[in-house]
Amino acid sequence: MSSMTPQEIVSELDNHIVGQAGAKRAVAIALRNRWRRQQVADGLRQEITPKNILMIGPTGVGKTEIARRLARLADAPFIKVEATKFTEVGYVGKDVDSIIRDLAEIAVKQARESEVKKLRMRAEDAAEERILDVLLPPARTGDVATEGSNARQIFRKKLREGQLDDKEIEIELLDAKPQLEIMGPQGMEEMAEQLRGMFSQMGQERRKTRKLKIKDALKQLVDEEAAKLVNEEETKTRALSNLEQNGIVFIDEIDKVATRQEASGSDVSRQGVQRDLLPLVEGTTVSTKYGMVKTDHILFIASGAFHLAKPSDLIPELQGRFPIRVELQSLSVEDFEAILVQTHASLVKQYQALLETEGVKLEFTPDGITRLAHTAFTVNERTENIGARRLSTVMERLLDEISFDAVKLAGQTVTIDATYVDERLQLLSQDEDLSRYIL
Ligand SMILES: Nc1ncnc2c1ncn2[C@@H]1O[C@H](COP(=O)(O)OP(=O)(O)OP(=O)(O)O)[C@@H](O)[C@H]1O
Repeated sequence: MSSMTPQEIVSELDNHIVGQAGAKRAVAIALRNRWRRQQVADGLRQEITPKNILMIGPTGVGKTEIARRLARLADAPFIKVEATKFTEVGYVGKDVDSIIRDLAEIAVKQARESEVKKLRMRAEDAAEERILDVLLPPARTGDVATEGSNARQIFRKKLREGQLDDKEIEIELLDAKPQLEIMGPQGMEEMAEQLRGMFSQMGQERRKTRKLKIKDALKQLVDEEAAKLVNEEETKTRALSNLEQNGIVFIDEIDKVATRQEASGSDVSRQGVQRDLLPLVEGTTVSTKYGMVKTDHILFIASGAFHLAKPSDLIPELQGRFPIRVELQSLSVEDFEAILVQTHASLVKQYQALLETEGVKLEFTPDGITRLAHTAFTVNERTENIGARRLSTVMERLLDEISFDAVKLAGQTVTIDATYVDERLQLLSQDEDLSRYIL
């Protein structure tokens, strides 16, 4: 559980997301409230439920990114779903409980990975021993023990120094179990889930002898040994409790299922989705293949552009469950500039790092950045506003030639200034049809 203060959380988020102060503030408070809740006495603690958040803003302005970064900060299991992917029970489509089942899968994977990380050293030692066993089969009775162990020391040293990396050995490895795909009938996902669980436990472990280079064998053995060391039951329990206390569900496009008029056809099913979502948000128990999951304390963040529908078009019960409303602003040219250069892993830094691997130094002048931001902004205005996502398509186009010719450019510095940007992008950005296809 993260004990960061709201100020610390916002300042961490600032490293990745430009602007959107209101939304950052809201999620920071929500995260801190979880920590506060843990400090409250037991009886009252159960009564305190999260204040879910509704993010309102156009596409590509950072709604998902804020939620995702928050989850990463808190080491919280996180899932993003689109409300439109679900249909009312009884219709063809996914049922909403699958959100929690998928999140359980994510939580368990996350818990297992963190466990494996902790056990890595022990797994590495065990893997090393297994390689040594192959290189120097364990001494049989009657052999001179010390001689054997001396040789083992020598080989161990060589192994650690990487001297044996390319030597091939034959080693017994666990054979990956074939994945069984079980498609359940509509509304019976739970049954299919249980069947899958049963089948995956059936059958003996199969081992297979494979010939591999030592460095590759080591990698696989470390994974195998780590998996053996992980206490599956404990990991599962911890994962589910982490999910219940810290999980975050991000529901995108909630506005697309917002309609209150009693109508026929798709409207009925849209309202049905809201009705189905309600118990999850209010707190219910969902059966997953790892066990029952209570959703009472999961934080829900819903988001949508709300161009046509309004939050007040959601069914009243759902409106009440998303008491915190935050609006995210459209991004300006200045925001685009900041996104290009100021964020931690900004696009500019990413491309510079990629090309540096080829010995090409990429330099952006301030006027180059401004022009690039302008171009992205104009294309958004002329065609479709996809927010900051436009920066990726424009950047890719801008650097297309350099990326292709990087090998030839090794040792050189390429400077991207306003003229360079104009030469590559001006024609494209001014032609609406071309922009629609290329940028
Ligand atoms: N304010 C911002 N600062 C930095 N990067 C941003 C910002 N807004 C968007 N981005 C980048 O643009 C991309 C898309 O943003 P994001 O997924 O958050 O969109 P969104 O607002 O959730 O839209 P949608 O509702 O369509 O999913 C991400 O890669 C993100 O890094």
